[in-house]
Amino acid sequence: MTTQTDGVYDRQPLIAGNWKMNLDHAEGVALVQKLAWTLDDAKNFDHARVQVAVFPPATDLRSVQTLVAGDKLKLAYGGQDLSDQDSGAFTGDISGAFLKKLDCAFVLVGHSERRTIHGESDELCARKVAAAYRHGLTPILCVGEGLEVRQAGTHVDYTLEQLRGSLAGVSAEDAASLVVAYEPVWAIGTGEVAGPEDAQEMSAAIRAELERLYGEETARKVRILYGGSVKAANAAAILAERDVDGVLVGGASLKAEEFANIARFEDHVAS
Ligand SMILES: O=C(CO)COP(=O)(O)O
Repeated sequence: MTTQTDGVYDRQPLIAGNWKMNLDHAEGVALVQKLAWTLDDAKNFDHARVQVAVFPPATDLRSVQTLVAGDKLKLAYGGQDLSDQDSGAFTGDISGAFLKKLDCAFVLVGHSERRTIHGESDELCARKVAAAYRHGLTPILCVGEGLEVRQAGTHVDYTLEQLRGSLAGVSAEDAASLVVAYEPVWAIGTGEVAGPEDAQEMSAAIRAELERLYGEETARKVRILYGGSVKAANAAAILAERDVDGVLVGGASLKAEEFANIARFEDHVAS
């Protein structure tokens, strides 16, 4: 991340917790409460400086909304997926309109678990990104290569291809608010974390591609996150990289203390 001379970040860091299919609504409310208390107790934590967001299962969102609104918590939240359609006969799918109604700020699109388990293509992801913008949600578009691609050394080409395909039809105006999450599949839930220089290499390549697609001014505004076995112990080094503007955390976001410590990465840099 780059800071300006007055110590303000160029792009606001985003610390995002993807709960995946964990925690029912009662457990989810307890975790959000504990997370909010923990961050409040950390006297020097400034929500205006670092944005914190959680991505609970869809069945938790109404309860999270009630808690966040009722207690005026400064936490953002979003859905883990959305339909490319707005309404109709799409059993089991969730409209972006419904997420917006629950005051979601964000929605994940194209997480590798959606791409591999549910066979989501770049074309479908592009339609989901469009649906997110249609409903006033900020998409967090996930891209990243598997182990074989990484071993073949073609990870940058592969990931940029996914990026281009999943952004087909997105305007420069919309792209300015986009968030991209680089999540190498081989680092997800494996304990195997990409090195800070790997995260930087890909983030820089993604930003350069965004610049080609949308121009320099837009590319400079896009936040790029790294995801894959992020913990408090490795977050600060990854976040120190120039083009990495945040992290998308799976397992470690299920523990309030650990996730709060990731959000407080600046304290770890200082210590
Ligand atoms: O997929 C992820 C976040 O979306 C990463 O998961 P882990 O942090 O559990 O590796």
